Amino acid sequence: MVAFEGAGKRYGPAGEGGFTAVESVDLTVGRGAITGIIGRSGAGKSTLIRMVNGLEAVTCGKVLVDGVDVGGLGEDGLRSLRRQIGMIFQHFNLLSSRTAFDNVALPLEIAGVDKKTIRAKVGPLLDLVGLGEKAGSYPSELSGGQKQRIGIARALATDPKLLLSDEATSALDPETTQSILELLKRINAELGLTVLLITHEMEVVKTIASHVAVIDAGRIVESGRTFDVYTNPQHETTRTLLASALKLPHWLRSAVKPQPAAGDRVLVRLVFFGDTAFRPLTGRLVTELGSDVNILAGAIEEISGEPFGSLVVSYSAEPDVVARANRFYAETGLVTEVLGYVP
Ligand SMILES: Nc1ncnc2c1ncn2[C@@H]1O[C@H](COP(=O)(O)OP(=O)(O)OP(=O)(O)O)[C@@H](O)[C@H]1O
Repeated sequence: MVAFEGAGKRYGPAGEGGFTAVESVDLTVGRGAITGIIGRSGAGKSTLIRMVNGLEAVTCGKVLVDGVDVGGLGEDGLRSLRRQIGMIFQHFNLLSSRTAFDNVALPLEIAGVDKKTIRAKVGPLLDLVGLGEKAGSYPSELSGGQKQRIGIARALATDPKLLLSDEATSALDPETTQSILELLKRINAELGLTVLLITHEMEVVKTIASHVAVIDAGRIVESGRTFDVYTNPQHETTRTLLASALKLPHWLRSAVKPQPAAGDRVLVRLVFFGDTAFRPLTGRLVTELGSDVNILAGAIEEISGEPFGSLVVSYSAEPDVVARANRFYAETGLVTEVLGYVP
């Protein structure tokens, strides 16, 4: 549906004085899927997503939407492309002087749709997002979650085939975030709408995205099925994002250090899924190490209906113990991740 082909964006002049925000991105966004792009602040997420609907012009490579090169479109072409691509924003971007109904109607008015058709279209959209009762309310009379629902209804007004979500839940509390993510999931399933979202929160990706790409300093450093990336992260940036999403007890989180001091223990996340979920590996780890293993945290989670378990353990950081552990992981195929060191 969307293909980035060596796509990049440089702000300002070429050479000195300019800044490369996105560099040579190759990425495919599958039709009908929910794909997440995750990265830290300033990684280039907003720039990347805005390249899809031409809000930012690429300065190298191409972005193709359904095979059409966005960079090659003129004014008219861009206008028609934007009717096929809805977008929602962190701060909702509703017009405060317009009611919920009139905000949703706006893209249709701009497209020159007649009043009768607009009336027939907006009511069901407000119902779809659960706000049929709020048609006459102004944004100032709505909660954050309700404003985002209006934003979603407005984004759907022109029957787009692609929805871009720019940190749509970042300004919302966790419960409201969940309800908005549920709504996006439902819209994706019911309308077959392709969703491309950017976020700095792994929890968002884990909750709704079947595929994920991790962006760091303008480059995609890792991408794939969310389950694979989450259970077996390959890049340091992904690991850091995951570690901050891991529900470690507070005392443990504050004790973790990146480098060991004398006598420290290594803190490791063991991931169990597929074959390894059914074998008694934790008991064997203790035997193999010949050293005590502390179990400090654990959880069973699910991504796209696939369950996996995480167990956070610590053991001596002595080189021979660590070597025995690594040998055991290699032999058994157990996926592990070193989270740091604890006293
Ligand atoms: N118009 C601009 N001119 C110059 N530099 C820009 C411009 N817009 C963004 N940048 C720079 O490009 C980099 C990427 O910005 P971008 O907004 O895409 O990142 P982001 O991952 O979305 O970050 P955040 O989550 O903080 O919004 C940043 O270093 C930013 O300062």
